[in-house]
Amino acid sequence: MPEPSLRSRLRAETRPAHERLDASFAGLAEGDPTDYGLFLRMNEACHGAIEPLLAASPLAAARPRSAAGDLHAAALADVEAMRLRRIVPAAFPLAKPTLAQSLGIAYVVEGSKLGARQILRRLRKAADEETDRLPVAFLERAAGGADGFKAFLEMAETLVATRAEQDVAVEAADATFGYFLDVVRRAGAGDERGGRVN
Ligand SMILES: C=CC1=C(C)/C(=C/C2=NC(=C\c3[nH]c(/C=C4\NC(=O)C(C)=C4C=C)c(C)c3CCC(=O)O)/C(CCC(=O)O)=C2C)NC1=O
Repeated sequence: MPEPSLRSRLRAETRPAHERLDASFAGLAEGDPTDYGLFLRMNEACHGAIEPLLAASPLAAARPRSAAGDLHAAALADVEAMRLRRIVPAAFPLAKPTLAQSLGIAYVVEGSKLGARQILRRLRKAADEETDRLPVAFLERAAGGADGFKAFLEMAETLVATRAEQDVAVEAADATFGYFLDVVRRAGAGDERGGRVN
């Protein structure tokens, strides 16, 4: 039996966490402003925590162009445009990720760009008065990087040579999904208005 690829393991073994996260945003593609605001706040908080950590990781040296890009700035611009309250996240669980851990974290960030591309397409299709008012700096920036997913995965396969390193990468990816979920939970009960400041 050939060894399963890193990609197939990442996808299969993070599926439960990915589905839980997805289920937190049932109305997102229809442009529900509460779900959309939560999505932006989650991304602002998570990318704010993850980008500096990946930039300082061994992955930044292996791949000069940052794997994460500057999604944080775009998410922050949208959160401010909607006058939403920022979520104060916990510390990211992997403070100094190894190369294999960095690849697992970056898998979630890079894959989320595919999600962003899909959400942006559906918002544009919905194109009504409500969705037309939503700020889309984050979605546009993220969707613009979606084509890099395949190249990222190919690079990741070459950098993760052993089954044990695969285990480490998969665990880090799952922890990253867990972090996004934790941030969503922190956004909080009793926050039905999507965290609007006023
Ligand atoms: C939150 C709602 C939420 C939505 C609305 C959502 C939608 C989609 N995510 C997709 C793919 C992936 N998404 C992620 C991670 C996150 N996606 C995100 O949007 C956030 C926020 C993520 C991580 C935090 C990853 C690692 C993959 C690659 C999986 C693989 O290895 O194939 C696709 C497929 C798109 C296509 O194939 O063109 C769709 C439609 N996913 C969500 O969690």
